[in-house]
Formats: sequence, C-alpha cells, structure tokens
Amino acid sequence: MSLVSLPQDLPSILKSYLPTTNSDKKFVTLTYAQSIDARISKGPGIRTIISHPETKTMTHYLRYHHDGILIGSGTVLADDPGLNCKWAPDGSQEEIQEHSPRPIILDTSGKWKFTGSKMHELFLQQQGKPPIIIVDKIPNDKEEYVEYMLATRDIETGSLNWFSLTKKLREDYNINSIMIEGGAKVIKQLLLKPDLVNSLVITIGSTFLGKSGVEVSPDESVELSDINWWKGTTDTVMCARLSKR
Ligand SMILES: NC(=O)C1=CN([C@@H]2O[C@H](COP(=O)(O)OP(=O)(O)OC[C@H]3O[C@@H](n4cnc5c(N)ncnc54)[C@H](O)[C@@H]3O)[C@@H](O)[C@H]2O)C=CC1
Ligand SMILES: Nc1nc(O)c(N)c(N[C@@H]2O[C@H](COP(=O)(O)O)[C@@H](O)[C@H]2O)n1
Repeated sequence: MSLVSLPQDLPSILKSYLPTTNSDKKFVTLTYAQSIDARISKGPGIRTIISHPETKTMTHYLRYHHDGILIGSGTVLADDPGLNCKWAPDGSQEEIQEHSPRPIILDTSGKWKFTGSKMHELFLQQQGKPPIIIVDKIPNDKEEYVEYMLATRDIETGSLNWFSLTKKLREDYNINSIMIEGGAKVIKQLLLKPDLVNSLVITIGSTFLGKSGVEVSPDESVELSDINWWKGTTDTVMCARLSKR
C-alpha cells in the first residue's frame, strides 16, 4: 500500500502533541479513528476503514515519531495489522525500517501468534520490527524473534498497572515514546488516565457506524484542554490533552 501525501498544514498542528526529539522522557500518545457516533469499527472483530487516505498518512507520520506502538489482543486478532511506518521525510526504505515503531501487543492470555501474521511478513521483508508481547505467563513455546514481557499488575487489585508497564518498556527496551492505537477496551481505560497520556490525537471520519459498532465512550465524563482542530477532505483531527480529574 502506498500512501498519499501528508497534508502540508498538519505537521505544524501536530508538533506540540508529539514527543520531543532526543528526549529520554516517557511520552504516551493515545490515537485512533472514530466515527461521528464514537465507534471505531463496524462490529467486534471487523476491520473497518474510517480514515480518509490523508489521515491514514497522518497515522504513519505519528508512527514515525514514536519508539513503540501498542494495541490490545482484540485488535491484533481482528485486524492482523502491519504496525510499521510507511512515511518518512525522504521515503527511503532504510529510514522507514529504522523509524518503524516497535509493536507492543497486550495479549495477557497468549491468544495471538506472530508467526504467519502481517507483522511477521513485514519483519522478514525488513519493513517492520518484531513485537514485544505483554503476557501474564511466559509461554513454553516461545516464538522466534518475539520478546515477552510480563504484565505488571497491582498487588492489591490485580489490575494492569499502566504506569509500571510504560516504565518497564522504557527501562528494559529503551522505548521512551509510545503511541497507543486501541482497541476499544484499551482506549476506554486510557481516556481516564490523564497522568499517563500526554497527547490525544483523534481522527473523526464523516460516517456513522451505528449501534452494532464498537463504541469508545469512557465510563466517566472526561474534560479536554489545549484543543486544536484540523479539517481535511472528509475527516477532522482533534489534538488535545486529557484534563486532570
Ligand atoms: N479505528 C481505529 O482507530 C481502531 C479500531 N480498532 C478496532 O477495535 C476493535 C478491537 O477492540 P477490542 O475488542 O476492545 O480489543 P482491544 O484491542 O482493546 O484488546 C482487548 C484485549 O487486550 C488485553 N487487555 C486490554 N486491557 C487489559 C488490561 N487492563 N489488563 C490485561 N489485558 C488487557 C486483553 O487481552 C483484552 O482482551 C477491532 O474491531 C479493531 O478493528 C482498533 C484499533 C484502532
Ligand atoms: N488511523 C486509523 N484509521 C482507521 O480507519 C483504522 N481502521 C485504524 N486502525 C488502526 O490501524 C491498524 C492497522 O494498521 P496497518 O495499516 O495494518 O499498519 C489497526 O490495527 C488499528 O490499530 N487506524
């Protein structure tokens, strides 16, 4: 798949929502594409194109600027995504490979296999990196090229500790900036974490996906600040920060 050009006015809007170059500070961007009725796919397990080609290019521009890209197992199983970066200033193969983010798959119950996936194919073609899989138990039958990282859980509640997870990715793998693309279960949790998420970049496509679509509404109301809108051919992009609650 080749990309259309990046709209000229997008980088200046995105600039202050991107991780700073050469910074070793942790940076988390939550980014996804939704319909007007806040759905990110037509239904569970259905890969759905929402973004216009120009905002798809923006996603690859964002990927270029991050060390890692995280998705949940629901997304990797539904979409079989590539998660590489196809955008680079000069479009060279070397630059694309170097700047492809490291895929991070939150698959605590070990349902997904790298071998035979789109990600695997791209890795073999030197167009993408191999994944780190976050698991509750290191599997006996480890896959070649995959790195496994144990999920960090709160002792009292047993729930995933996102702060420790991003800290560990930074300390153990030098992944300072992470863009989190979804899916719905992951997004819903992170919309309630203003202390973890530095930037929010949401593409809003001009479509309604209807009641059977996968919804991304947080369990509580969420206020935003530092808001900027970009208007494209059919989509708008909202850049913002989550307000502290
Ligand atoms: N339009 C867009 O930008 C995007 C759309 N999608 C869509 O989203 C849908 C998938 O969303 P979901 O089914 O909600 O799946 P998901 O991708 O959010 O994954 C959920 C899974 O992730 C793991 N997980 C998440 N939070 C966890 C936690 N706190 N502790 C332990 N494990 C945890 C679990 O294995 C859980 O079953 C697909 O239809 C996909 O196409 C996904 C990403 C972006
Ligand atoms: N930006 C954006 N727009 C859409 O319309 C989408 N459906 C998605 N989905 C996300 O992108 C992943 C696919 O990545 P590849 O193109 O295969 O590299 C998919 O898994 C979702 O995370 N994003």
